[in-house]
Amino acid sequence: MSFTLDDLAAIVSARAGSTTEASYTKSLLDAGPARAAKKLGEEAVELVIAAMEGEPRAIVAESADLLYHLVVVLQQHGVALADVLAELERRTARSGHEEKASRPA
Ligand SMILES: N=c1c2ncn([C@@H]3O[C@H](COP(=O)(O)OP(=O)(O)OP(=O)(O)O)[C@@H](O)[C@H]3O)c2ncn1[C@@H]1O[C@H](COP(=O)(O)O)[C@@H](O)[C@H]1O
Repeated sequence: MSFTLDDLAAIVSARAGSTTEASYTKSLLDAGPARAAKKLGEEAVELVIAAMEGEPRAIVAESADLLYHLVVVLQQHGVALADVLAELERRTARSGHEEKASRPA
């Protein structure tokens, strides 16, 4: 499995500029920031419910919905996924966990 959030962000970015294909992503972006933010909130609540019920398959499905809608909201506001990851990296460095968090080469 090699699909990454970067791959998803690239697809969402391409859909944002698309004028030809029928696309849920495009329609969500065109509906404006409030619509995408509301969907993100709904997906977060659905993940909370799945987590409270403790059903792993539902948690996977709702996590996927949440990550997708997060990427859409980032795209809508021109925020790069790399900036979010850089923020996480800064926090990791600050907490002194950079060695544990570093991946093998
Ligand atoms: N990962 C996703 C993804 N996850 C969820 N969804 C869509 O998110 C929508 C909302 O999900 P809900 O369960 O809330 O459904 P709903 O209640 O009927 O939706 P609403 O009426 O509330 O909007 C559904 O239409 C799902 O298909 C996604 N749509 C697209 N992607 C990715 O985006 C790419 C481009 O998709 P299109 O923009 O459709 O071409 C796809 O190849 C995927 O990689």
